[in-house]
Amino acid sequence: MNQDENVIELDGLSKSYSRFRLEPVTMSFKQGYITGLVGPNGAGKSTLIKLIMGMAVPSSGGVKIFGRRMPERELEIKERIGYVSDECHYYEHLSIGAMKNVLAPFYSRWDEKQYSQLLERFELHPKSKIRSLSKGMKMKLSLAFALSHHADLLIMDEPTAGLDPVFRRELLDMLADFIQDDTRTIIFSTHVTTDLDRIADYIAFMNKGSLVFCDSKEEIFERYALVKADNSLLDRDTRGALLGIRETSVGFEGLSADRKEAERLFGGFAHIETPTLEDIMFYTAKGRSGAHV
Ligand SMILES: Nc1ncnc2c1ncn2[C@@H]1O[C@H](COP(=O)(O)OP(=O)(O)OP(=O)(O)O)[C@@H](O)[C@H]1O
Repeated sequence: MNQDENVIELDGLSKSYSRFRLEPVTMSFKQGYITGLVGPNGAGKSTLIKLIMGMAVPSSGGVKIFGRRMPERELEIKERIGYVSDECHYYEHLSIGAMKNVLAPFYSRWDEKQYSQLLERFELHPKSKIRSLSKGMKMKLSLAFALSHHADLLIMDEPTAGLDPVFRRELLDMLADFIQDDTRTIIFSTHVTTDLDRIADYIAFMNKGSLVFCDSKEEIFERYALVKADNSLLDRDTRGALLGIRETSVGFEGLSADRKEAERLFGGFAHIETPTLEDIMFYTAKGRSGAHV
């Protein structure tokens, strides 16, 4: 598989729950890159990851990983995936060592030396019972398992949740190391846009059950604009050109998904800046009705 080949291909993947629908998602994840999946609470990030991992049954559509179809080729596909989640999927009554003995035989490339080094680095003891671990320690254990079988693909649901700021940064550095070998690929979900600023190449943004975009960070920052100006510039046309608006008594701030159009409309009467990922998430989630402060 060459770089720029698709490691994961989603074709109209959707899921309906009684009170939530993930609208059909068609997208691909390229080999050699880190994609961050971001969006507000309840946007559907975990649902999408569970569908990719075969942990939930899609209502429609399909998933291909490494060019092979899920769930038919699940076992051989999963051998090459390191999966990390903020939900604990291990047997709580077992010790770390006993859980490792259950998991390791599933991986032909299990690396005992690497695993021992990671346990030591994460200050985890093989004799500790899983139920006695804190949330952050469980996350570290999940990472140790995921990074000990020479996975080609890491899929992580909120891997930085429950981690202190020091380890959080260490984890991001470890992920940057992992991706150095550009045959590898990482997908992770997060609420924390600074995690993405630091390491993501691509950003997939989800809102209310839909994938809003999946583009490279550069493309996103070129396309979006944050407009700051006097309230007198707000009329039907200008409001219509903004995805989200926040008005105050002194002026407004709004997000445009088309920088050129924003420059044409607001010209020299507004400050036009490059938004942060957090701005994009905030205004897209809030919409035009916006926040009045
Ligand atoms: N098994 C399920 N049965 C019914 N509804 C579900 C189930 N799993 C998820 N949902 C619903 O799907 C919606 C999306 O949840 P999901 O966990 O995918 O969001 P998320 O973007 O990961 O959110 P967060 O950032 O809060 O973790 C929520 O409204 C949730 O209640």
